[in-house]
Amino acid sequence: MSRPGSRAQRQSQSQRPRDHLDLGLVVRGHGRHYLVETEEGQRILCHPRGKKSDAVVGDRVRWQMAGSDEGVIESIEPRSNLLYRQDEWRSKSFAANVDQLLVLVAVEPVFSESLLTRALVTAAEAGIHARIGLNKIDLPGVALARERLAPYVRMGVPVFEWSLSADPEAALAQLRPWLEGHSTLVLGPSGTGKSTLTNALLPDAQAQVGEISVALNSGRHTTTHTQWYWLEPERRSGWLDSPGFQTFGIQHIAPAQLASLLPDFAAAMQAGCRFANCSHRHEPGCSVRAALAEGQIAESRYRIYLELLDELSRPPIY
Ligand SMILES: Nc1nc2c(ncn2[C@@H]2O[C@H](COP(=O)(O)OP(=O)(O)OP(=O)(O)O)[C@@H](O)[C@H]2O)c(=O)[nH]1
Ligand SMILES: [Zn+2]
Repeated sequence: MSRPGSRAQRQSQSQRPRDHLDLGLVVRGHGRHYLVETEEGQRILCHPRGKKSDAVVGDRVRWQMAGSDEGVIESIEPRSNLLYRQDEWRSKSFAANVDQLLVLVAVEPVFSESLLTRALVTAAEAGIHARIGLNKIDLPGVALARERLAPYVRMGVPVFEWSLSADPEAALAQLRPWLEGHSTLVLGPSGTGKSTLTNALLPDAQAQVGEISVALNSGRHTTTHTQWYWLEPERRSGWLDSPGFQTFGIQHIAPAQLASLLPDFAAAMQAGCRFANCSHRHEPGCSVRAALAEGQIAESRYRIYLELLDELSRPPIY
């Protein structure tokens, strides 16, 4: 039998039609290096065929061996969604085919409602189910944190609450049934307890990261990269950790679409604004501003809406 990368096998594989190439899952990317997991669970270092490397973690790709121990990605399967991250300058895709999003916040450090809203808007636009996890409920600021989350609870975003340091088992008991069988992206600002949570769910997480960094030769810069973990050996539930996460990129959302992605705004808009293209900024007969005046839309939410609307209305900086 020939080895996977032998000339004979390479030739026969290159003649195979695209549908017969192996299907793999991108579990980590680093520049033009990708770690692709085969259907049998083996992980192979792959490179994209062309100059462009568009694959991201979560992508299903068609690939074949192209050497004794490396592979080449021939194409990316159609995605159910694609998520972007954003720094000061640009938006860049970083994960695909995510089923659900866990936004982890904590009593301390005090979380940014603006970042929370951006995450929820992104999820709504991508058709991803989102939940909030409030950690560190053992700390005295918990009442204030709950108050800040109240508008989100009212608009139907489910909120988990736990203390990972005081009772990690209670946290896992809440979380595990929701994670079962899905791919979940966890997002949280630094210091909220994301590493603590990943380590509670996956006691060997650090070892997995180390192994993968060696395979990709990605050195110590591992913390800025999205990583796919399986929560169980049977590989049913995916856990996508994206450390060093600043903020979601929302530039692909049209300004006119924004309000409909905010559940409290969408509910208010049912009453009907006088103008069909109402921006909910200053127009008369605006049902959103009526809901704001009546306290059905929180002032913080309206302020964030205006900020995001301004951002989406500005031409992008290149
Ligand atoms: N009081 C309290 N502290 C916690 C809890 N969970 C985690 N911490 C502490 O919060 C700090 C931050 O936790 P990490 O898990 O490192 O947070 P992170 O979100 O991964 O932060 P980065 O590594 O900076 O991205 C650590 O000192 C934890 O011990 C909790 O439930 N209650
Ligand atoms: Zn309006």
